[in-house]
Amino acid sequence: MLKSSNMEEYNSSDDCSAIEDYMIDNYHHTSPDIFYTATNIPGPGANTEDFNTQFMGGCACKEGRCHIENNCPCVRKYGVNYDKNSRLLDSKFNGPIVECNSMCGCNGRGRCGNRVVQFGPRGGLQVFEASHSKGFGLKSESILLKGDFICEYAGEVLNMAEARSRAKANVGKMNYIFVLNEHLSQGHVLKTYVDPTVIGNIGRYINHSCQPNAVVVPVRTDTPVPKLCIFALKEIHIGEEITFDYGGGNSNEVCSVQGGLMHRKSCCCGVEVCRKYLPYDETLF
Ligand SMILES: C[S@@+](CC[C@H](N)C(=O)[O-])C[C@H]1O[C@@H](n2cnc3c(N)ncnc32)[C@H](O)[C@@H]1O
Repeated sequence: MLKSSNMEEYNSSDDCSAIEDYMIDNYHHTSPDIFYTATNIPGPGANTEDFNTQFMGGCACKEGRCHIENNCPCVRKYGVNYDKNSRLLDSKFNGPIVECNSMCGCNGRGRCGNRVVQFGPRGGLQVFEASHSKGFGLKSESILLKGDFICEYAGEVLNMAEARSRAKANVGKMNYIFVLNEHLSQGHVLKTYVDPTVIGNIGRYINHSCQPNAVVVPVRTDTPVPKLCIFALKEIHIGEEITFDYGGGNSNEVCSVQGGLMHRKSCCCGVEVCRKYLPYDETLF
């Protein structure tokens, strides 16, 4: 249903940082009403400065894997994120993660152990018609192992007012808006609203399950704007539907906007421990 490349479509935003220059994303939408973006772009109300600000300086590592044993300053500051096969470490499933960036000396695929999500989604992802009236879903034509990066959940970044207005206007329809809640010190919560309803990437097709096989982890590369990155929580077989918990599961860091309390949507994930309703973020209603 998806495939083939059309890079012009993806590089349409001048606001995306230099790091996306070598991101490869060969997917596109079949519906002419939906526009593809490989990564988050500023939407109404977003702080555009955040998209043009460098999150941190770079390391001077010229080669090697930017691992702790190589004394990479990025890794020293934010910890080791991935194993030697670029799989997310168990200790990092709750995030947040910071990868090396375009200011670092270790530029380039395969030369740095601290870069994964910035190279784009995994190949072989397929949109298909999911069961139980869930609409479309996403599956993979190759086996995925625990910690494998699947894709970003990318779209327009909104402020709260715009997210709220869109969520309210959308009650009763499929909802794509996600709220990332990052818990900072002193009880502060940093909220990021991502809406791939009209401008989004391949991640927008992933359905919810109360017993998911994938999880969303916030990752920063060049800018302070977090990417909602989806990683395999366990082995995912060929053709098995990829799902994550819209309520964030254990980490409780993401939540989708599903209809508000009065219009809660029934969950059709079909697992024994199903919570019967899709999770939702009450702050938007
Ligand atoms: C982010 S979209 C997922 C992709 C969507 N299925 C599509 O066809 O484009 C979220 C919407 O999918 C549907 N959905 C996702 N998971 C579901 C589930 N477990 N049970 C019922 N509907 C689900 C709901 O309508 C929800 O608002």
